[in-house]
Amino acid sequence: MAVYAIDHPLVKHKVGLMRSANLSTKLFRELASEVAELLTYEATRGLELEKRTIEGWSGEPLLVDKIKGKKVTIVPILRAGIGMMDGVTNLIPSARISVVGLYRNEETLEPVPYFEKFVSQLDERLALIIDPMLATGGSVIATIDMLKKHKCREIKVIVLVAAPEGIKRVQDAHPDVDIYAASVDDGLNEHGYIVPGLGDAGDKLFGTR
Ligand SMILES: O=P(O)(O)OC[C@H]1O[C@H](OP(=O)(O)OP(=O)(O)O)[C@H](O)[C@@H]1O
Ligand SMILES: O=c1cc[nH]c(=O)[nH]1
Ligand SMILES: [Mg+2]
Repeated sequence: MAVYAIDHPLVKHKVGLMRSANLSTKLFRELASEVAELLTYEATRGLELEKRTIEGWSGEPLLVDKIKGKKVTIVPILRAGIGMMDGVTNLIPSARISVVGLYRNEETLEPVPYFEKFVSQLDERLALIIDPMLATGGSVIATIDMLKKHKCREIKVIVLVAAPEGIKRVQDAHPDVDIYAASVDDGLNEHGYIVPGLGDAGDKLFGTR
């Protein structure tokens, strides 16, 4: 497994903007989606291509590249994962959506599951889990556990900001899963929040602050 901290200037710039204390809900949402789109570009780099022949503009047959019939499911973790959906579906419009509902118990920091709805044929699909924050890693681990229980074998995780301790936990529990992050931050504070982080991403995206 690998951790890809995406150091593209556009990603770094946009994550920097997201860290501001006085950002509107509108801007936070727009940036979450834009960064998710850029991360998806990186996370799909390994998709296999095949050749097919089309009629080119001149009327001559032309050999072009085509993505090899890969089935994909995007897996937003409620709530905050929804804030990355538009960016990901902009690049993979035909992907099916599986939804996992988890919230973090504020005392124990353990994930509490409350919803799951998976698409069919998970054994044939690449699953892209999306959530802005990978803090202790508990929510991502629980989601990977659910996907594997449904026979999903190819899983990648796309997050905006990750804490090193959460990354380690996910790596230890699921060494076969790659993680794509716009930033790997310093660590967790005493409340389990990522520092410097983004604050409470769910609240910022949904305006429940
Ligand atoms: O890595 P972890 O320690 O599990 O923490 C990260 C989780 O916490 C946040 O969700 P939250 O529980 O606040 O739910 P919300 O998206 O509904 O706000 C965040 O969006 C992740 O899902
Ligand atoms: O820093 C964090 C940790 C968990 N959930 C968030 O929204 N932010
Ligand atoms: Mg939240």
